Amino acid sequence: MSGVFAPSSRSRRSILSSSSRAAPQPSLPPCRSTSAPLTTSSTSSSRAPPGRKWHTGTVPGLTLSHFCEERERECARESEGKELQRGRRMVKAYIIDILKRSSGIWASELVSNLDVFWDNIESSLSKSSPASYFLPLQQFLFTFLCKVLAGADASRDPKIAESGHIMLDRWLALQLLPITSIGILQPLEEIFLHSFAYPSFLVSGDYNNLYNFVKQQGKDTINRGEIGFGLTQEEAIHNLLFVLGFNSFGGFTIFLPALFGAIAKDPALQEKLKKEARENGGSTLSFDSVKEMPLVQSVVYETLRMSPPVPLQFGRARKDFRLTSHDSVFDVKKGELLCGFQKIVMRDSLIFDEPDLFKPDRFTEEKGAKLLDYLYWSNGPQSGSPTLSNKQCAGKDVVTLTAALIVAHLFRRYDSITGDGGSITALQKPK
Ligand code: HEM
Repeated sequence: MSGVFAPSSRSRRSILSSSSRAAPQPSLPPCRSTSAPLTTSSTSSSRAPPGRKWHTGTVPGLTLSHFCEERERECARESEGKELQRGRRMVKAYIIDILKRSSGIWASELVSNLDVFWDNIESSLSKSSPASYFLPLQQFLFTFLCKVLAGADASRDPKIAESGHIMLDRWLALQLLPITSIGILQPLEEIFLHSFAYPSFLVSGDYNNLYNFVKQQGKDTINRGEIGFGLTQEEAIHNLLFVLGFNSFGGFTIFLPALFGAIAKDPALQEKLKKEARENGGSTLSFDSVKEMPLVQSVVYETLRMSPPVPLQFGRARKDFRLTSHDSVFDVKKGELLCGFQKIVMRDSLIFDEPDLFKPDRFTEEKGAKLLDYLYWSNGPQSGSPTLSNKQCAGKDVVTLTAALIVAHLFRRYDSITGDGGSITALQKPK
């Protein structure tokens, strides 16, 4: 967590979970093998921030040997933390490499899989209306993401082609259930659903099927993880599956219905999107095409602002730093836990006019471009870049470009869409 949130005073209570007003703790002394009672030196007060005092005197019940043990434990935690950090960076570098390598096929794979998706919806609509698009959308996402991220063709494994997305759903549900609010009678939900982690054997069959599929069909991508990034085969497969299933499949499964819902309810907006998508971007859709479609992009950004798919982030401060908001400065101490809640941050009335209103063109033109500094859905500003030393989503650009391409493709194929965030009642083809 690197201070990516600059909350307004209105929102700061929900952003910072540990107050800077908490009494500072004495720093740990170097290890010494003595059991003399622990006293914190008054000289350390010279290191206290202005206006603050360190505690002085004996800390009840603690001796230096207690403190040495605690220091050793902290050293162990720190070295374990460093090891984890190294691993995290390695995996992020691997994922960024995958995204670079797949950029050549991303748009064409997207378009061809979208055609299959819309053909399915049309066929469902011809039988009955409304047509729920949740499962066809997931099937499309699964096939598409396997190809562009793992280089794996789902159609080569009939069981996976048919139900790979359902296997992912079950695997995700088991991980998310302990933290998902489903609104049944409290305290039953807390007691029976949120009090323990579910045993992994419940989904190990699904996980193993997906694991073996990626191992068989994604050999080149796995090799790249082993040779280029020093991962073991198991680490490469597991992390690839995690990014594919949790980050990408899970993220788009939440985001795209919100995007379709926002568009479907506004016929006037659809007219404008149709015009822009057909008049710009050349005959074949690519990432460059959507860069010529500012309204399409703005609608994508506005959906992410109003309905961020992953609204909560937690992080522990790696060092002391100051976090500033519009009118306050907070001292954050190393080790403190911070929580960022995007739904408040991205509705800051000092930044966004009428923050609770969905304004499709909010992010267009020069004024709109400046607002990208405050669009945080990816755990960092939309104007920033994911790197190995920050925690911003590695898929930040590919997510918004993919969503914009989906909108452009929709309005090249149809004149209008009627429905909501869960189902489609009509698709009007150009006459
Ligand atoms: C709509 C889709 C997506 C959403 C909403 C989303 C959102 C996020 C968010 C909020 C985080 C920060 C999580 C945290 O630290 O608490 C994150 C991290 C990450 N995302 Fe995404 N993501 C999406 C798609 C993708 C895609 C397509 C990829 C890559 C193929 C990806 C790769 C990653 C990685 C590797 C991280 C970890 C970054 C780090 O810890 O440094 N995400 N994502």
